[in-house]
Amino acid sequence: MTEQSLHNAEQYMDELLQEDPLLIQIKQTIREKGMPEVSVAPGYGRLLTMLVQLTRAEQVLEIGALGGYSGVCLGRGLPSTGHITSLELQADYAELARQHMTLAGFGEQVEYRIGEAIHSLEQLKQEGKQFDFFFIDADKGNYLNYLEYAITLARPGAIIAGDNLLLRGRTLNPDKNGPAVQAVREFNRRMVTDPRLTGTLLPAYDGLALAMVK
Ligand SMILES: C[S@@+](CC[C@H](N)C(=O)[O-])C[C@H]1O[C@@H](n2cnc3c(N)ncnc32)[C@H](O)[C@@H]1O
Repeated sequence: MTEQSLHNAEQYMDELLQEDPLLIQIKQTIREKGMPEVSVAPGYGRLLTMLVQLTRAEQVLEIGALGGYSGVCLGRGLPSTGHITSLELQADYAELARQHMTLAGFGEQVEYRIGEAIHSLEQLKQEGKQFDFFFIDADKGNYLNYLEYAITLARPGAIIAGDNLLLRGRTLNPDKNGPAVQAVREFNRRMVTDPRLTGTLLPAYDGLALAMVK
């Protein structure tokens, strides 16, 4: 497919998927506040909801909250007893995400840990926490570290999803070799070859890596 036809396919899917008013509002608030417009793609948001529901996940760990778009998608797949731990560097982003999670009815089911995700992950490990579902969507240079922590914190059968594995084409471009690109290439390789995982890569939008922990 050409770049134009890929764009058309995504536009077609987005029109069919029809984001609901809350998801539209989240994106609008992010825009109005001048925050980065990098919420998960609508089709993958829907996939997150499906996967959480399908796997009957109870404990979800999100790395990178932004304005709560993916948080709402994850929450929609959870049972009322389920819980999301969300790691976010910026306190104001986490606060906005919390507001949106509250509007969605998940305010009591989410906990935000502010600061470098790597520190929060070490803390979660020390606390002996375990999770059924991971959504990795923060600074790309740390993706390998996040993957190792996810495997350590995973219950058997847990799902790990990692967003933006194509880095808007940089992953495929041999002239691009910065630290984030190299980290994501190695992350992708491990997601599909690490013997502790069964994984695959979905190339739509900016790419989503998916793996199950054996
Ligand atoms: C792509 S956005 C997350 C989008 C969100 N998952 C969604 O789909 O709605 C990445 C987020 O990761 C956060 N972030 C970046 N570096 C981080 C770090 N070192 N530790 C924790 N969060 C970080 C950013 O502040 C930003 O909110």
